[in-house]
Amino acid sequence: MSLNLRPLTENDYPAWIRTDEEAFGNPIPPHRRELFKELIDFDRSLGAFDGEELVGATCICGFTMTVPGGPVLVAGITAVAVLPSHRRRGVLSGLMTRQLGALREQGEAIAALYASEAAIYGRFGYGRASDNLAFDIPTHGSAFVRHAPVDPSLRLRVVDPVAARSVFEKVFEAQLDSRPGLYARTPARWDTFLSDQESDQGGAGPLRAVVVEDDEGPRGYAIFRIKLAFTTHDVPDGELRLKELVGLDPAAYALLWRHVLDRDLVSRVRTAQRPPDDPLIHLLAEPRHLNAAWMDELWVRLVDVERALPLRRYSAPVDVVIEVEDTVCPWNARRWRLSADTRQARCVPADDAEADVVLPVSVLGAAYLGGRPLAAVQAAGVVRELREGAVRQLSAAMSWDPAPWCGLIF
Ligand SMILES: CC(=O)SCCNC(=O)CCNC(=O)[C@H](O)C(C)(C)COP(=O)(O)OP(=O)(O)OC[C@H]1O[C@@H](n2cnc3c(N)ncnc32)[C@H](O)[C@@H]1OP(=O)(O)O
Repeated sequence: MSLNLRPLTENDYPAWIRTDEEAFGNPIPPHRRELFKELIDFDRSLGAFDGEELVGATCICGFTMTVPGGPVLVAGITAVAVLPSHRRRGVLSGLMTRQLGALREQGEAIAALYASEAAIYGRFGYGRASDNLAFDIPTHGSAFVRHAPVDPSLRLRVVDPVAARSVFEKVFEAQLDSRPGLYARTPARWDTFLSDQESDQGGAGPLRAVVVEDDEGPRGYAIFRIKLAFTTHDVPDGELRLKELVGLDPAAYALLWRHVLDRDLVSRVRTAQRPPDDPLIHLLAEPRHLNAAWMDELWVRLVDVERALPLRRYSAPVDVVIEVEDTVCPWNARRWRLSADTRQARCVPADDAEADVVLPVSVLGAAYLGGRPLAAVQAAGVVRELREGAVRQLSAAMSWDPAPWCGLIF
């Protein structure tokens, strides 16, 4: 099969929709089609054509993402799809390789994505950089610990989720730099986030929201749906599906959770996207009732190791020579000396030096946001240590508190 790879244009949009819908086996509702156009950088999206037919595509949405130390530009890779008639013939491999080369030429140092399946992207140098927790909490098991914070100056207000958008934006922006993995939301991103007002989401109703505030202004919000239900004996058995909950301080955070856990007629609270170090773990007197499930979230790719490593800050001083293995982006495959204190970092070629650590580029991507200690990766045999103590030193320097977490699929 001979493939022609080229950027997508507006004219390719109907063909792109067909490819995406066929690959995912899922229709894109008309309003979502329009919104999606606003989210992606069309000129950086890539299509694979078999003759005239679009058979594969990968799109990019650029944004700033918080990494340890502050915000950096990241290429968000999204809507990767190959037509079922053309799967497992190397279309994705061609697209990924071309895309990474183009990103480097565009000066991008870092790419990130959410994977539909965890097995897909490691071969292209992406590493699992953050995790999600899903909770399924029976409200009867949701009592808080006795010292849970309470602030009498806080008030709770029921709001319309569309009308309260500017409040959400203000609160969200105030916490944006608090955690690696969070990314700045454009107006189009907020449009999309608040767009699913349909009441047919698995029988749940439309979006609802509450805000907590004091005399100074808003301090948090929760956005959710409620699926009302009763048992055969008419006992209330509703389910609250939490979409997002942000609290700017412990008391606001605790009040929001107390609210969603105490809604009348609700017997369960479910949510699929919470951080792996969610403070709720420490608020519940019986955290077993979280019924937590764990899965991969962001996958990070260092497109350009030399530029990416100094863009973040480090938790401890480090001076190591890292031999990076990278068959997809050969410009990364060499020895690099990373030297950093807690304020600044340098990364320079060091081909004449002895390597202290040898690792695949995916491991650096996984550790980049600070949530992947290297000892376990070393124990799995994926990282090799050639100077005693070098892995521990690199791991301590790259670790970051709080844990990375993104929270919103892009
Ligand atoms: C960021 C995102 O958008 S995530 C969304 C990804 N898209 C989807 O899940 C939609 C449905 N699936 C698809 O469109 C396609 O099957 C894709 C994009 C996952 C794979 O595209 P293909 O063109 O079939 O991949 P390609 O043929 O290049 O495969 C490259 C390698 O990856 C492997 N691979 C591809 N898909 C998968 C998978 N889902 N699970 C495990 N391995 C996979 C192939 O076996 C192949 O391995 P090899 O090099 O050892 O032979």
